Amino acid sequence: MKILIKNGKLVDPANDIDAFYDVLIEEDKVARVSQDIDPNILGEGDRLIDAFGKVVMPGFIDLHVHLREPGFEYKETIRTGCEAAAHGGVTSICPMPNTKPVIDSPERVRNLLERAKDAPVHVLPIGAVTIGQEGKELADIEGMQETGIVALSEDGKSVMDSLLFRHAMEQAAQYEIPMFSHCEDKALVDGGVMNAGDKAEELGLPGITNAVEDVIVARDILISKETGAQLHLCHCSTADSALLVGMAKDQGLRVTAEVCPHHFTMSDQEITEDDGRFKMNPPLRSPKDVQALKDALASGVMDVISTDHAPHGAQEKAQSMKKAPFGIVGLETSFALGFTELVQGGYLSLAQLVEKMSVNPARVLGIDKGNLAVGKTADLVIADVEHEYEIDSSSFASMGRNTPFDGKKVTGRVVTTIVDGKIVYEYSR
Ligand SMILES: NC(=O)N[C@@H](CC(=O)O)C(=O)O
Ligand SMILES: [Zn+2]
Ligand SMILES: [Zn+2]
Repeated sequence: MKILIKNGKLVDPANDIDAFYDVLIEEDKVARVSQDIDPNILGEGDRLIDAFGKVVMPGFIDLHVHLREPGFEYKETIRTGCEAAAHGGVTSICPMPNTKPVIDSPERVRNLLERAKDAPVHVLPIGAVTIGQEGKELADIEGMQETGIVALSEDGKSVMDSLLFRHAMEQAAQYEIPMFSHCEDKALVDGGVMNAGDKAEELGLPGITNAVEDVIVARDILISKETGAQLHLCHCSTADSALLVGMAKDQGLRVTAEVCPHHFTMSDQEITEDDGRFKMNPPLRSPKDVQALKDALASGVMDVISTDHAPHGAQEKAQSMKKAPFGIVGLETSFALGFTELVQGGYLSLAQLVEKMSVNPARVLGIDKGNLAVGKTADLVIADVEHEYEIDSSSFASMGRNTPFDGKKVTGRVVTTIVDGKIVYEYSR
């Protein structure tokens, strides 16, 4: 089968393209990229997409997603999570291992891959660092790598035993597998549920200081420096995280870092009430931190935008922040928030946004994606960047509706998502 995408603006920064090009897809590959491809080459069963007024980009790669299967299917299943990805223009996702059971062995990686084999988007699993994420004994890192994990992560917490973490980093270096670090000093959290500061005081809620994150960011960078392991820092939320990542890069270390849309879109000052929808880890920070993250994305210190899509049940989130679980959904709002806050906000060009959402994530993983040259896999997304609308969580494909952005006015609508040359999502008004 062929798909011809005509009249769109192709934004393919891996090939330095930002211009009007038609794209022909044959089977699962990009077959031609050229200024005017004749639709008469199409036959029965082929598809012509008129992308006039739209942008055509490599599919987004989300390095940080929580699918709740196995174990928490009432929050999300592999199917619904992958459909949410398709709705968001995300063609590959890396699910974190904090399921029940934890993805901490080759058998469990195999089981996850088996469950995901008919999923509408690519599922690239991440293996836990320690058995059961208990922080006591290293998981079978080599075995999981042979079975197909793309990274290691203890996401949900940090490996607090620094020596054990160092041993994990030695293996990460040996088997050439990136370590995705969730940075949170467990003791320093001290029962905090939102950013420490005036707002937490006003709401009478216990605070999480910036150092909770920053001390582990510093530790992990230093351990990466000594072991040579590739380190990717998850959901950076503070000004000092950005400063430390910048220092690591100045030293030429193998360190990359991600920012989530909520952390560059909303500050703790916008938390209007004690509502579980505003609760995630790390928390919404001060306006000064938000500004520092936007600047770090613009300067290139921050490499990647990932969502940390973390669905939870409606009831568990409809509680005080003291009780609700940490996490918000993100797959279906990330492109619009990135476009609205960063492109319209003047921090990034659209091509740079595509770098953060597709090209750089592929580089972190060392995979041949995020690139629409002839012969590459046809994973792509078409979006209408003129379309203004209000975010409506009731329209989400995700089972999780836990977002603080319901009703927010944004610009940028994903209209078509193609994975392996197959249309997996089309927007219908
Ligand atoms: N980010 C969150 O607030 N929650 C994540 C865990 C995590 O990413 O640390 C979850 O699994 O719910
Ligand atoms: Zn985390
Ligand atoms: Zn996470």
